[in-house]
Formats: sequence, structure tokens, C-alpha cells
Amino acid sequence: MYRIRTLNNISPSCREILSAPDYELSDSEKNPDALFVRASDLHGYPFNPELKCIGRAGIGVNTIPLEECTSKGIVVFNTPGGNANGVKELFVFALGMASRDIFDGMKWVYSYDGSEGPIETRMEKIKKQFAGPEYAGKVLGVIGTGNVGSLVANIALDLNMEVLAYDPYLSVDAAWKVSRHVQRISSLDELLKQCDYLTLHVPLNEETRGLINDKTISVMKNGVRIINYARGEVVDEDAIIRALESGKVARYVADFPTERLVHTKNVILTPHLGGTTIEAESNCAKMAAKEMDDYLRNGNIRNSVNMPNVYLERNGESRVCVIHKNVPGMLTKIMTVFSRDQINIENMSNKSRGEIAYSVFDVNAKISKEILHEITEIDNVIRVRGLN
Ligand SMILES: NC(=O)C1=CN([C@@H]2O[C@H](COP(=O)(O)OP(=O)(O)OC[C@H]3O[C@@H](n4cnc5c(N)ncnc54)[C@H](O)[C@@H]3O)[C@@H](O)[C@H]2O)C=CC1
Ligand SMILES: O=C(O)C(=O)COP(=O)(O)O
Repeated sequence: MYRIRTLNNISPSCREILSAPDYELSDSEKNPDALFVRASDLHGYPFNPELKCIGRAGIGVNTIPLEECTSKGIVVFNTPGGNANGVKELFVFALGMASRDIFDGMKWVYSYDGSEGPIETRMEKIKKQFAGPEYAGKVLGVIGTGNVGSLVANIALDLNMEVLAYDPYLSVDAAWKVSRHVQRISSLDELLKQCDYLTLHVPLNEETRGLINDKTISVMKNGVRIINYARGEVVDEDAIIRALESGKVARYVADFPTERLVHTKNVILTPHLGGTTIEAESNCAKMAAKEMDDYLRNGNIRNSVNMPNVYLERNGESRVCVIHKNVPGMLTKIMTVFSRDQINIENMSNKSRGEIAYSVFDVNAKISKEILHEITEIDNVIRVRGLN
């Protein structure tokens, strides 16, 4: 039986996959085989030696110490596309809120005390202060056209916007999802100077941290409206506050509140709601559950963000899975252990990703603890599992 510790509120639909007697889910397990998380920050988290994998029900893995996980042989999974539609639907609201002052208008409605006449007549006098431009016919710049950005770019076309996109790392698969009416721009500055609206859909990493800063904002049109449903740190906070105060940026709509942003004029904040729909939560929980189930029971890796993907149909009496450094001679050393014990390899796969590699062997015998120990002792082996 595998023990899974949940660190966040995970949709119960994961229990369709992670059920007894193979799995026990709890939010207090001390020595779990797997952690099931959403946006919990795991930097500094005390990983127990039994921990084999982490399932991130969601996309962003900036909250997970990937290098530490890799060096400890902990496989980290995420759920590409699982919540993209949820973010897209919220983007449509964000676009509206970036245009008209819906938020202040609603605040006025709910706080009006009737002192200046009935609300029905008073509102007609004051509503002009909440007016704003229409977004149809305007230029939207999309930075990052992966699972979320592609949906956002396509729906913006349906809303009659002109859409420009910048994504220097776009995969071929992802490119297929973007309408041919979206104009690909190869220079960030070229995109920034043309946009009336800008929306961010990149992961947070060392390259994208502070991507929107004094310099990039200076290239933009005066009165640009910026939407950030990616990560707060993609936008330099000092720079955006300066730009809002000067009027260079007309409005900033973001899913990542901070104390300072809450108190800055023309900022509209939602409480990290992009992936919070019934469907997105369920999709992500099921995807992550399937990924962890296939890894824990079969050693297969799909949608990992730190290990190579390896999928091999089970074949043979047992399976040996070895996470090791990607250095010459590893396979020979591992296979020498098998052949010395007269164990035949029925099928195998070996894949690498940067400095790490993963090898899976289906063999014709039950695997003893001694053999697993011998393989563990080989130099540059990080973790060994035997699945009988
Ligand atoms: N607010 C929320 O609740 C949610 C936020 N997110 C955030 O949105 C991000 C994107 O999500 P997905 O589209 O699902 O991820 P994805 O991995 O499908 O797409 C990310 C895209 O960004 C591109 N990219 C990477 N670095 C770039 C750079 N420097 N400049 C331009 N493009 C770059 C990649 O090539 C890729 O196409 C996530 O990493 C996460 O941080 C995602 C889902 C929900
Ligand atoms: O998937 C992501 O990156 C998100 O930001 C959504 O995260 P959450 O499901 O709210 O923890």
C-alpha cells in the first residue's frame, strides 16, 4: 500500500484513481510515498527518505525545489493543460475589468447609503466615472502561448481583438493550438510597443522573473492595460506601481495580491483563482493521480518536470527502476548485476534529461532486496525501486 499526503485541498475526484487497498490518502501522514499538492511552497520542506514523487495538481512548479528533488530521486509531476480553460474563462473577466472600472462601480453600488437620493437615479448621474474603452478592435499582446496563452489568444480573436504573440520557446505541438490569425512576433520589444492590452502566460523562472520592469514598460504605449494570470513575480512590483502612479499603465489586473498592490490605485486583484473551477480542480487532481499511480505501481514517468518521460508496458516477472546520473557506463554496471545472478532482461528503456537518466528493466525473476542493494551501491545511482 502506498501512503499519499495531501498538502492542499485536492479535488475528491482523485479518489477514483488513488483508492484503497492500494492507496491511503491523508493530510497528516509523516512518511508518505508521495505528496499531493497545489500551490503549497515546498522550499525548505523536510522530504522524508521514503518520498518517491510529488504530484502538482496544476502547472506552476516555481513552489517546488526541483534541483533538490532531482538530486534525491523524487519525481515531480504536473498537469499540463488541466486548468487552462479555467484561466481562459477568468481572462475574459479580467479583460473587462482592465477596460471599464467595474470594480469601483460595484463598490459604489454596495456602499451607497441613499443620502443623495434613490440609487436608481443617483447611479445614472455618477456612472460616467466608471467608463472605459471597449477592447474590440484593440491590440492584445500575449506573452507565452502554451496551454493557457493559446486559448487566451484564440478567444481574444473571437472578441474581435487584433492578437500578437511572443513565445521564443513554443513547442511544435503547442504551436498547432494557436490560430493562424494570431501574429507571431519574434522580438519582445516589437510586441510591447504595439499593444493596448498585454497578457502574461509564462512560467516563473529566472528568465521571466521581473520580465515586466521599468525598461520593458518604457517601450509600451501610454495607457497600456496589463493582465497577469501567470505569477506575481513576473512583474516587478516597484516598476508597475511607478507606472500606475504616472499613468503610463492605465490598469493592472492580477491574480496575485500583495499588501502593496492592494493599496495601489488602478490595480484589480483576484485571490489566485485562475485554476479554481470545479472542472479544472477535478481535471488536475485526476491527471496528477494517474501520473503518480503509474509511477508508484509501474515506474512509468509521464508529465514530469524534472525527470525524463519513460513509458514501458509491463513485461516479465518484475521491474527494476533506476534513477541515476547521466554518465557513461551506467547500463553496463547495472546489467552486470543482473547477469551475475542469472537474471534475464525481457525488455528495457533508458532515457536521459540533462544530467539525470532513468532506466527501467523488466526481468524474468523476482527481485531480491540484495540485488536492489547491490544496484543502489553502484556509483552515480540515485534511487532504485523493485516492483515485484
Ligand atoms: N492563475 C492561475 O491560477 C494559474 C496560473 N498559471 C500560470 O501560467 C503559466 C502558464 O501556464 P500554461 O500555459 O499552462 O503553461 P505552458 O507550459 O503550457 O505554457 C507556458 C509557455 O510559456 C512559454 N515561455 C517560457 N518562457 C518564456 C519567455 N521567456 N517568453 C515568452 N514565452 C515563454 C513556453 O514556451 C510555453 O509555451 C504557469 O506556469 C503558471 O505559472 C497556470 C494555470 C493557473
Ligand atoms: O496551475 C497553476 O500554476 C496555478 O497557479 C493554479 O494553482 P492552484 O491549483 O490554485 O494551486
